[in-house]
Amino acid sequence: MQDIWDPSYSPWCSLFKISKVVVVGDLYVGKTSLINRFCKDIFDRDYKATIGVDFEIERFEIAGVPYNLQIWDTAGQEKFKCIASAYYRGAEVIITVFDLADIQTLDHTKQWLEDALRENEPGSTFVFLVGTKKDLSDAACERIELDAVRLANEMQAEYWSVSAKTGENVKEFFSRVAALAFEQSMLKELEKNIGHVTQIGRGNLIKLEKNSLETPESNGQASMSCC
Ligand SMILES: Nc1nc2c(ncn2[C@@H]2O[C@H](COP(=O)(O)OP(=O)(O)OP(=O)(O)O)[C@@H](O)[C@H]2O)c(=O)[nH]1
Repeated sequence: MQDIWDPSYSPWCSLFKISKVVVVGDLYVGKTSLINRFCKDIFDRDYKATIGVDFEIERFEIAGVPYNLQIWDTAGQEKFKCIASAYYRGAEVIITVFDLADIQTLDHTKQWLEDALRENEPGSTFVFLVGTKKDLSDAACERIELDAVRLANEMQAEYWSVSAKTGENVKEFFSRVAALAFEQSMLKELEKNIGHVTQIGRGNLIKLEKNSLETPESNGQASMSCC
């Protein structure tokens, strides 16, 4: 039995049925809130710092095959960084988060990404740059967004802006994350079995519909269909 809290644990051993997602960024940018909005459909206006790391597992079903995203929430506080960084390894997706109302947090994303990439094989991860607190958006935020789009290009990351408070773009964002991660897992599995596979898409193979936000009874289940 694998110990999920063992930092050396890599979900690759479960074939493509689970993908590891690591969320990094400065303290207070809204990492926990983003995850909580997606996984539990809740928003808490009070700040509770993450101590070290935490994770959520979000279940999906793709053509009858169970598929999970294991989403790691890491602490932004400097004093917890060495604990959190032990969990960067084996990530298929790295989500670098900044606060749209705080340019400094955008400036720091390069360093967060560098630290997370160092623990992973080159070219093995999808990278996202995510601006949070879109609901607080004003003219200054729009200027920051221009810088963010430029930076995302440099990082070879996909850029998204979201609000955990209103839920804007949150479901769409994680649907994109799941689609890319699942597609990547399938490719890896095919490569392993038949030796060589060329690129067959960039997240456009899978259309994902998540229904857990509407029905608490669904226990985080969502469905995907291949197209
Ligand atoms: N208005 C608004 N506030 C938000 C949003 N997302 C998060 N917040 C608030 O920002 C504060 C920090 O959010 P957290 O999610 O705890 O931040 P974090 O990045 O996880 O912080 P650490 O755990 O210390 O790394 C909290 O008071 C949240 O309520 C948002 O989309 N809009």
